[in-house]
Amino acid sequence: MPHDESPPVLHADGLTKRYGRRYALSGVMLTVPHGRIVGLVGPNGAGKSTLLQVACGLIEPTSGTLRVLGSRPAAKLARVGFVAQDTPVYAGLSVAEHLRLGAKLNPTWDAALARRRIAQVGLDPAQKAGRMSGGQRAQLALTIAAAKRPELLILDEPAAALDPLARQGFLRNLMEFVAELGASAVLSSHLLGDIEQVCDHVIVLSGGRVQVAGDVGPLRAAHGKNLEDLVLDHLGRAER
Ligand SMILES: Nc1ncnc2c1ncn2[C@@H]1O[C@H](COP(=O)(O)OP(=O)(O)OP(=O)(O)O)[C@@H](O)[C@H]1O
Repeated sequence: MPHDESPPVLHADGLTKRYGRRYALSGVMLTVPHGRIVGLVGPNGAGKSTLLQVACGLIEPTSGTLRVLGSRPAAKLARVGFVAQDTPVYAGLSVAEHLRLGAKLNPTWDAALARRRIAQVGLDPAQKAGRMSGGQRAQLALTIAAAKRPELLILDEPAAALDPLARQGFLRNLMEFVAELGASAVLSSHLLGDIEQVCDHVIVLSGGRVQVAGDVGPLRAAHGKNLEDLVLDHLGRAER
């Protein structure tokens, strides 16, 4: 369980990622305290997926550093659960087979948590992932990531494929889950309403740079605006 002396969940110092001449991230400075549900927002191409992929150790920065739970990302993979943008699951495997595979691959696997959650969200253990809806696949991917009992859950547009009702359920579930795990979570989304509903910390990225970042309560109080107006304001400013 994290305590007050825990290192920041994410700490970026001059984090830069360049593809050819294009900067996906440019000198990002960032500190995210533990225990937060963090919303990462910004327009298409802002660098959100790139930041999350660096955090998961999938890609290396061009320069600068990103510390995850106080260490280099690759050192903390067992303590980080990642759900990539397309909620990757194996089409030919059933729900139960996914859980068996997860148990084999992850030393910290919590089989009881996985089974309970599968029942809670109404997934049939015998059903193959290839025959499930986008929303059901998202729920399965989240369950697999969470059953590792990670300290940090990273989700790249986790609810994008879901209809509004399914999204509500998914986000409510995510909040309960993060609380139960005593974890932190970072999720990217284009849906500011979703971010407002579940996140207590926000990072606004645009053009590979952080436009504004911080706990939602103090940001709202300082700007006298709701989160949506605040984000749109900063994005508008970044474009000018
Ligand atoms: N593998 C790659 N090769 C070349 N350029 C890339 C690569 N990945 C990302 N980029 C570029 O880096 C920039 C940031 O992309 P990224 O996917 O991080 O944005 P994003 O904020 O996640 O966008 P979206 O909301 O559309 O998913 C974009 O200009 C993109 O074209």
